[in-house]
Amino acid sequence: MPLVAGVDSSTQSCKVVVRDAETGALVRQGRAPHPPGTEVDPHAWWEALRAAVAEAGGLADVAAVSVGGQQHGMVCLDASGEVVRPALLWNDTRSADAARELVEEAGGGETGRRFWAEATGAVPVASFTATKLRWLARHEPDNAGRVAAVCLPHDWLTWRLAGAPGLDALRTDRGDASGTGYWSPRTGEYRLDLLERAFGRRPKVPVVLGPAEAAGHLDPAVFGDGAAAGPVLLGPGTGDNAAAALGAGAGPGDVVVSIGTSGTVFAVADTPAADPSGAVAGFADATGRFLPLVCTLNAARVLDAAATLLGVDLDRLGELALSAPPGADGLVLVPYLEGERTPDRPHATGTLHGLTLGTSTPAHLARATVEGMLCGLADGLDALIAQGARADRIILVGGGARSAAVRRIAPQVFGRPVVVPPPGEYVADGAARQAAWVALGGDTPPAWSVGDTEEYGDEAVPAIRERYARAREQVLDRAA
Ligand SMILES: Nc1ncnc2c1ncn2[C@@H]1O[C@H](COP(=O)(O)OP(=O)(O)O)[C@@H](O)[C@H]1O
Ligand SMILES: O=C(CO)[C@@H](O)[C@H](O)COP(=O)(O)O
Repeated sequence: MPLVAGVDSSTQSCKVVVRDAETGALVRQGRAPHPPGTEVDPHAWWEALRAAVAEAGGLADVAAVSVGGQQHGMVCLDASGEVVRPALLWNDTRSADAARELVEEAGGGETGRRFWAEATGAVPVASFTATKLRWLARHEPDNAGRVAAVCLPHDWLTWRLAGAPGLDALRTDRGDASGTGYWSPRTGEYRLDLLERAFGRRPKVPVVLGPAEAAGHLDPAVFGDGAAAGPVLLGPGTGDNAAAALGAGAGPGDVVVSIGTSGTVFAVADTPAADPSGAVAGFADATGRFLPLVCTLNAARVLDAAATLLGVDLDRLGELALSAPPGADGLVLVPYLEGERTPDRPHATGTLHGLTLGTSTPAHLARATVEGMLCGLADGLDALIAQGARADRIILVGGGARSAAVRRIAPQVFGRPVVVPPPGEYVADGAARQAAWVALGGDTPPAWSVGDTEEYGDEAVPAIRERYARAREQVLDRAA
């Protein structure tokens, strides 16, 4: 019974699962928190990974390990392999002007957006690595001058697991490469000309591996026990959304809605997407196919913020939300607490509309919070369907899917039923499934069962989205 491990190094925490490679049965798991903020020293992820691996009982008995990680984060290394500055994460909006510049320089407006969508599958927004590199070149020229290689969070962690064996050993996969802004999912090639356009020159970038291609071996010295039963293969890893698709077993006709720090709506597709509106990012997936995806910056943490505001825990927030009527008697929260990426409003703030004496209750605010967060994702679902996604089945995952209120209210907002797999760590599971694929070989990942899903099918309440659509046009930007 070979074992494999999967890592989810996401925004808020690192999770590790150890599973049976053939059946997928869960054997052990661990987790450790990440620091807050949108700029993080990658060494903190490394320490969290080590702590989560230790809690999961170590890796000495596994055949392979893969890392799924938050997408887009800019990890810059100098010639000796040291980190140049803290990583700028996917939800750091300081490069919004850089994103705008890159579109302008490509002809601006529809022309500029179409250029990027066709060249890289996606129109640049502040999340993408290319825009962060432009920001670095403009604002920190000394740091920019020291950059010898640029990679993503999961690439860096995989490289560290290999013992950090020199910059030429950096590896990535199609899924994560597709979120950089300088790799084309359509051709499967880097666009180093676009990297140079963004940054002014061409630092080293990781080699892009195929879906089940090994990135090397775990350095036995990394965990200090040197006691591995045999060489531990390193999988290519991938971005956390591509890993979640693999973990949740998403197939043709499925749309996954993930409610974590980010809210994402994505589908596995056979052809690459190129949406010049910028709503849908035409990423690649972890199986050799494609992953058209919409991402919002405001998801589970909007629930956290409302719970803090009301002085309750998340369970109580959910109870309060379910105790108010659908539509919250007209109270609408536009949840742009971190600015927003889709729609592209990096400087926007959240807004509460429809306050009356009657709606000024904790229950109404809780309901408006859940509905507002879900409305942003419902707009994403529309955009994905407009790009050709089938949406026969909507699968709800991520930390926010643990909320009964989110599960019950989602069909009312989405206008369709949702299926919810058992609570779990689907990014780490997807990474583990990829590791099993690398260890066992074959043309497709091993067939693991997700377990029994629950279906939620409350009737649609169109008025929720109609009122939200008016409210979301009336928000203030952050005070200067
Ligand atoms: N019972 C719950 N009800 C509502 N939200 C929950 C619950 N448990 C966890 N969460 C949410 O899950 C979020 C973390 O989700 P997760 O998918 O692990 O995030 P990430 O992968 O971005 O680090 C937290 O912000 C928290 O709000
Ligand atoms: O930027 C994106 C997708 O394009 C985000 O989905 C990040 O990949 C972070 O994910 P979580 O930590 O929220 O899972």
